[in-house]
Amino acid sequence: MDVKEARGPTHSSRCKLRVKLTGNYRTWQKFDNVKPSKARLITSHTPPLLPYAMLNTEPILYLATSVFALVSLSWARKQWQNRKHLPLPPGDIIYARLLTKPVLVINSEEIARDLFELRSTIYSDKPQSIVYEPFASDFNTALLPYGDRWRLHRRILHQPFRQANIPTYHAGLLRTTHQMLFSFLQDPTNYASHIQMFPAFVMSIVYDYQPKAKDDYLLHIMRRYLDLIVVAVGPSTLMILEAFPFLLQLPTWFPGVTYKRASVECLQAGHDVKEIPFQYVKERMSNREMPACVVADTMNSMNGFENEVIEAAIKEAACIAFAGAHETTVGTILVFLLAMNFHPEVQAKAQADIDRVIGKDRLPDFNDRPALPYVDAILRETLRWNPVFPMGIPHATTTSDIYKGYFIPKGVTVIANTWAMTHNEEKYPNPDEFKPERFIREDGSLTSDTVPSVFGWGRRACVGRHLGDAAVWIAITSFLATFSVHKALDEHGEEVPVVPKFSSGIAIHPETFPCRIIPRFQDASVERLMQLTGLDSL
Ligand code: HEM
Repeated sequence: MDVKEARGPTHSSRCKLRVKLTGNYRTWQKFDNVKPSKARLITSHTPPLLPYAMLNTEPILYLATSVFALVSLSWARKQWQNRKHLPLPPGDIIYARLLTKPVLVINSEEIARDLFELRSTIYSDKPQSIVYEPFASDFNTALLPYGDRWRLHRRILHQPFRQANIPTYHAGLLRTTHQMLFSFLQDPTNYASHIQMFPAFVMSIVYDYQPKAKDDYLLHIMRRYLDLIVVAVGPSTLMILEAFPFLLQLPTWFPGVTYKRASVECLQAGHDVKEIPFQYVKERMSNREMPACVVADTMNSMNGFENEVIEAAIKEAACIAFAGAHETTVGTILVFLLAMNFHPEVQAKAQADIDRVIGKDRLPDFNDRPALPYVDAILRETLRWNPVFPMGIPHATTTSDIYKGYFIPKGVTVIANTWAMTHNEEKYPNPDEFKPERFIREDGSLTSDTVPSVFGWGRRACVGRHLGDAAVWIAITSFLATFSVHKALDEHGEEVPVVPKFSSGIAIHPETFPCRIIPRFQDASVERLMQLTGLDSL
């Protein structure tokens, strides 16, 4: 990656422009550090010369003025067209080139807010890639270009996942969380695969479908799609295929073209993930079973039965909701476990709070949240310490822009460097340390910092953030109430040191690490957990 830190504006590079403005009464205006609004105003609002000429009876003066105005205008236009000569932004913005692709990396929350939120019409697009279609990623909401198809997806997802609607999912979230607790009790060493089951709660929200604890057919289809694309659409494959697109044209029998075979599998899995769970709901609807889920509600409210475009968007958005929830909730819970493994004092403090507020005779529920600020601080610190998307999901510009005098080209990939923002030393001193206290005020209440940057920016910010927040909160609070995680012990009873390793890719999570998950509820028996959760053993 050829990274150039761009220089700040120099006197000579500033655009100095003298342009005649509108009307009979004309003034000369000079402007430095051209602002796009002003520049556009001048090029597009300068009126035609004829009305001015008609007012002016002196032909020579008219001719001279016209020639001068034309020259000025053409120079102004040239400057506007040659804006690439303006300097690229320094410091908090880095301009880089990824092979042939220009990339702008934003390291500051303030600039991210200025661009993604205050100029959202320019910064809400997503970079497109020729590999999306062959790897069944062309229907992923998070990658769709800023346009009607994305708007339709967003409309479908916004309604069910808006903050006010989240309490309707509390019961399902509690059930899935309690099932996970049973799995931890019965088979603690396989903790990572139990956490992988947790996003099953989305299946019930989206398809009114309760996956079986083991070998569930629909869950297998969803997970297979994710597993395939995560491996196939890795950054290295993406870069190589984009640089040498002819590689995609090679036949599958050609030696070494594993990506072609991966593409065939991805396309099949992409078809299945859209169609099979959707048809499950549709069949139930045609049997007049009235499933209560996002797909059925949207089909009814948007008249999806009569419109192919809407039906396709519902299929796509539904399975992408599962995909969006899967990597993120699993990753965040794994980061939490890793943090608790390293910081027994944080775990003990949170457990003391939970015991004081909830006692030992019941499990946490969502009503307990306001009384447990320290647990919320742990959740925020988990999201901050190792964000699931350390570099967000890239955006792109729809038009060129000038920000604080710096030129930002059209079509450039714009990366919000979440890692830099959540590890900003000024905002989070000793950022590599896991310290939930940074979110707690002196009076014990939570600060106003909810670490929103981890959920992305502007119009493309995560549509499932309120659900994700509720899901991870109940998962970690229930875990802390019933279990503790400790370092694993070797045959001599010595603690096994953990060296954290993370998966690679756009979304990252800790790889499985050795640990002991020990029940801390009375009796530590399946029967007692049945009493506490109200569930049958699985
Ligand atoms: C801890 C949990 C989660 C985190 C940290 C997270 C993070 C993110 C981030 C960083 C983005 C990219 C935003 C951008 O482009 O600026 C995103 C987009 C998205 N997320 Fe999440 N997410 C979480 C949970 C969920 C859940 C539960 C769902 C499903 C209901 C979901 C569905 C989506 C979708 C559909 C998008 C694409 C939005 C768009 O491009 O318009 N996410 N998420």
